[in-house]
Amino acid sequence: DNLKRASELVKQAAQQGAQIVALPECFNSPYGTKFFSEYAENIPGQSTQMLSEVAKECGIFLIGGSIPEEDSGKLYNTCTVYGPDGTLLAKHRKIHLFNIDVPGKIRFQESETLTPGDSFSTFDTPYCKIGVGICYDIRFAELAQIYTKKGCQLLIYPGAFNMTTGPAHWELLQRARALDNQVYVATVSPARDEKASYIAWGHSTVVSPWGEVIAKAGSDETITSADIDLQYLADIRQQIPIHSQRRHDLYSVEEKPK
Ligand SMILES: NC(=O)CCC(=O)C(=O)O
Repeated sequence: DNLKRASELVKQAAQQGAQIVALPECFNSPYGTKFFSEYAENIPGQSTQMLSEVAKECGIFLIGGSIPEEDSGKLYNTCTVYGPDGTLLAKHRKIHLFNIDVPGKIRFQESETLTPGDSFSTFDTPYCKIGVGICYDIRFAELAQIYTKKGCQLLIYPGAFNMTTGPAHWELLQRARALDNQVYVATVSPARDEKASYIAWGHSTVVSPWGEVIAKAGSDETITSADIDLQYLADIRQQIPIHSQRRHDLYSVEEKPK
C-alpha cells in the first residue's frame, strides 16, 4: 500500500514540474526498532525496484527516502537515489543512529537493531551536486560542512522527527545547516499518524542559503515544492563570503579515509 501511494505521489510531483523528488525516512515501514527486521529488504528489492522504475518513467532524480535494508545479517536505515534513467546513483546508510533519552518524553535507540553506515553520499545532477543524510544525521554540522566542501549546493535529509524534538529543533537545525554552509536544505518527513507508536512531526521543509524557510508542509500528507535558485546562492556567497574567510590555519573539518 505504501509503495503504491509513494509511487503515485512521485508521479504527481513530476507532473507538477518537479525535476528532483524526495520521499520520507522509512517510507515503506512503520518507524520503530521492533518493525525494522520485518520490513527490511535487500537492495535491490521490491521497494527500490519501484523507486528505480518510477524515476525512469518520470525522467526525474528520485531520492528514495529510506527503507530498513538487510545486508549480510545486518540492518541499516538506507536511502537510495536514482537518476532519470533509473540507475542507482547513491546509497546512503544513516551514519548517526538515533539514540536519545529525554526523560518522560522520548527514548529511542536505533542501535538496538540497526548498524550505522560509514560513508558519505553525494551525487551529481545537471543542476548541482547534492548531499544526502538521514534524519538524525542533520544534527551533525560536520557532515553538512564536508558535503559543502565537496561542492554540494543542496542537502537533502529524509527524516522523521517526533512530537518532542520536532517543534523544538526540526526547523532550527535545517536553518542552521543552510546558513552555516550557504546551501539549500530540504527535509522530507512522513505525515503525522497520531495512532502510530512513533508519532512523526511532519512539516517537510525547504530552506534557502539565506536561512529562510521557502516551503513548508503541514503535518498531513502532501506534496511540497520549491525552486532551487543557484544564482541566489552564488549572490549570497559573494555578499557574505564566509567560504573564503575561513581560518584554515586555526581549524579544519576533514573527511577521514576509511
Ligand atoms: N529518525 C530520526 O533520526 C529522528 C531524529 C530526531 O527526532 C531528532 O530529534 O534528532
